[in-house]
Amino acid sequence: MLNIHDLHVKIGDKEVLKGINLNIEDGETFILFGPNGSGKTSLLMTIMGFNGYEVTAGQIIFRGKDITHMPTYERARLGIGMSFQRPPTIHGLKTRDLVRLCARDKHFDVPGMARTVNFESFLERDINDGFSGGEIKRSELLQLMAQDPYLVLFDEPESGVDLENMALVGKTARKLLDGPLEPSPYETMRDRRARHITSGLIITHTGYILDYVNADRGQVMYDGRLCCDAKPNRPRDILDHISKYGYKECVRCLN
Ligand SMILES: Nc1ncnc2c1ncn2[C@@H]1O[C@H](COP(=O)(O)OP(=O)(O)OP(=O)(O)O)[C@@H](O)[C@H]1O
Repeated sequence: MLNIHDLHVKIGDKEVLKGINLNIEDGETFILFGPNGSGKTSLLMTIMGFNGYEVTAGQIIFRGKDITHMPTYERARLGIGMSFQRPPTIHGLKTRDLVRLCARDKHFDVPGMARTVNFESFLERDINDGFSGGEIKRSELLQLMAQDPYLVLFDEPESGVDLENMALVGKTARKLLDGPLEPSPYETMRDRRARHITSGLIITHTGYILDYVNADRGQVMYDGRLCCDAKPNRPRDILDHISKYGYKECVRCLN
């Protein structure tokens, strides 16, 4: 799904990513940990192709296509979607209209899907205008459901979300990644995931999202580099390790 080779990125004069190598397989959910300012958001913003993130070396391949220098709208069209940590307010653009834009020419039952994330009463409001932390996340999830991307980038899905909303955010994220959850006597979890090839790249500090999604692998970003590639690199184990020993311990793997 996603192959990143030796990616170096600058913001202005500052090198924020210093040789990232990362492969995410079809249907795989990858978790990114790391201290504040280590470059996690920069990686997601670079994959999405936002201005200000200058790729000075390396390559990003998505579903076999080199997207390293492709504009953001083309990446979205190819099937990359992102939920932001702090998305901007857009005055003059109603939530309903943005959700329709995300769905492009597909039929998408906007009110019906909004109901699944308790968001029907927000559809006529301008995007993120006065939304609370939890409302922003639900709005982002609704846009992602409409887009239905192959690769979903989640930047701290827990941020600003209370525990009740966390369950809703977590279950919806899982549905986006694994497909509808209706149990079927004919299909195992493994079969369903093989059929539903959506992949995820999720940044988390707290790890709450791990209670909901099926996280396959993880790594730690430290000072613009990926490290702590211990095997097996199970996200839960990495989180426990960070809680016990701190991020600095991860740097040992770089030496
Ligand atoms: N627009 C910008 N101008 C200058 N420096 C920037 C800009 N955006 C990010 N940076 C710097 O890039 C580095 C990486 O930031 P980034 O947001 O990617 O970190 P992060 O790991 O996502 O942090 P956090 O966990 O706090 O969200 C930081 O030192 C940050 O100050």
